[in-house]
Amino acid sequence: MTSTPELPLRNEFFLPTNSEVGAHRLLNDADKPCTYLCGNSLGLMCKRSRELVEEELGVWATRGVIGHFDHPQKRDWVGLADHARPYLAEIVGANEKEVACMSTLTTNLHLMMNSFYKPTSERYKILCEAKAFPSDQYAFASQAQAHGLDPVKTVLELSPRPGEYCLREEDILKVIEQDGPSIAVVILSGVQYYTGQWFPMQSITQKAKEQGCICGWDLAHAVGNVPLSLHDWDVDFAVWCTYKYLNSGPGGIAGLYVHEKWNDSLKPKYSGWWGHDPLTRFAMPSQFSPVEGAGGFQQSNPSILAIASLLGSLQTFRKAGMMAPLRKQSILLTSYLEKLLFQSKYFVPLEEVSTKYKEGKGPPGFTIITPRDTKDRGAQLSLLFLPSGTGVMQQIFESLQSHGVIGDERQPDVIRLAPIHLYTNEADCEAAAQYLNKAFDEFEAQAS
Ligand SMILES: Cc1ncc(COP(=O)(O)O)c(C=O)c1O
Ligand SMILES: Nc1ccccc1C(=O)C[C@H](N)C(=O)O
Repeated sequence: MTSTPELPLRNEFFLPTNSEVGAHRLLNDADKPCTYLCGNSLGLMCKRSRELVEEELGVWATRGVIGHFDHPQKRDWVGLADHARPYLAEIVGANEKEVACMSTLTTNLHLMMNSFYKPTSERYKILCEAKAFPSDQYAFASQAQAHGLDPVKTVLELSPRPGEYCLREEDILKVIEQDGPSIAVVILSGVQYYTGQWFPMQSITQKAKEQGCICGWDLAHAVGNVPLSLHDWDVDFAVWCTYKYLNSGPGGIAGLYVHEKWNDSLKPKYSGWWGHDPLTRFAMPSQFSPVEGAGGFQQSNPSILAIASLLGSLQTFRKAGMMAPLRKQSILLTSYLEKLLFQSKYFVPLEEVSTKYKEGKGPPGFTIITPRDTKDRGAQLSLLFLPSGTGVMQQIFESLQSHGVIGDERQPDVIRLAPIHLYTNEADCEAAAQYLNKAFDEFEAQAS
């Protein structure tokens, strides 16, 4: 990957060391950074985030309630969420008024569904991908139930073809076309958490609109990972968390987007004082008068520490030039890791899996279920371990961890590895491939 200069931004992050993550087989390199490939689950902390959180703690310690309105760094807490909006708008491809920085992902998903999902006897289905992240599945089922509908008949799930792992664009579009008149909301994840597939968001949105459906997106794994143009694609609503690619810290504050075309006709259904016009908010009027756009959906005063942490990361994104250069770096890094994995003697091309592993038997190995085409994926590669259900994945996962390679396991058979454009380097990719091979060598030696 010699053509890619390492982004200097790695130094802007705290990289846990091998000893800190419990890499007990790397005692000689205990104080070196571990191989962190899990920013798709929890992004690392950037130095600016710690600085800003410490500043806010300082203001709280020295000013107490005064910090809401008179802040030494001009970040009055009453308006702090608005500081994040320009960055978020740019990252998701929207106008500032179309985004809000608030609450948490699943809560925002429910809020948006409450506003946009209005089932009728003809048009009532929720179209999503099969095996969506469980929180989304629970949300969709409970939304159906809240309207007195049977989730089994209401939630329509798109499954890959037999023997395949990812959805084909043509198949998704065909279902929307065929079932369009009965679909109320099309809501998929931008990037699928298990497979790492980046769905063709623009064409799905367009097809949904042609069919008169509402189109929303869960961008948990897409925001800060891949470039987005929600406004231009005519997406109705979107929700996301910020603790993955946006590095806001565990349980960080989330976001939502509502297309401005809804400003006149769609008013927040479950109002709270933070959605009220800030000019009169503290006059304590009894009548709710919402901020125009996504901001009107805010309910509570937000966590200042969570926003400060997010702002630190967003400022680091700005330093990197935002999504265009980061996406270039991401493509190079992920392709480099993929190339190294292809070179492994344990790698099995996806098309050979069904013949090589008949009836669940075959030599220990792995394949990659994430799409090969860079336009269909972000930073994540999902490695499927074979033969499935034999415990290979678990053993390899533990071995990787003992060598400081931090990915994550997703049952039943997947380990996800995500080189992150802001802080992963080539050496990380090389370490991951090297220790994966070593883990397999040891697994084989043990078995024989
Ligand atoms: C696609 C998706 N939806 C929902 C969630 C749940 O988010 P939260 O716990 O922040 O509500 C996650 C991650 O945890 C996710 O990846
Ligand atoms: N917030 C978490 C807290 C604990 C453990 C995992 C998470 C995740 O975010 C999981 C992630 N959504 C995933 O794609 O699997």
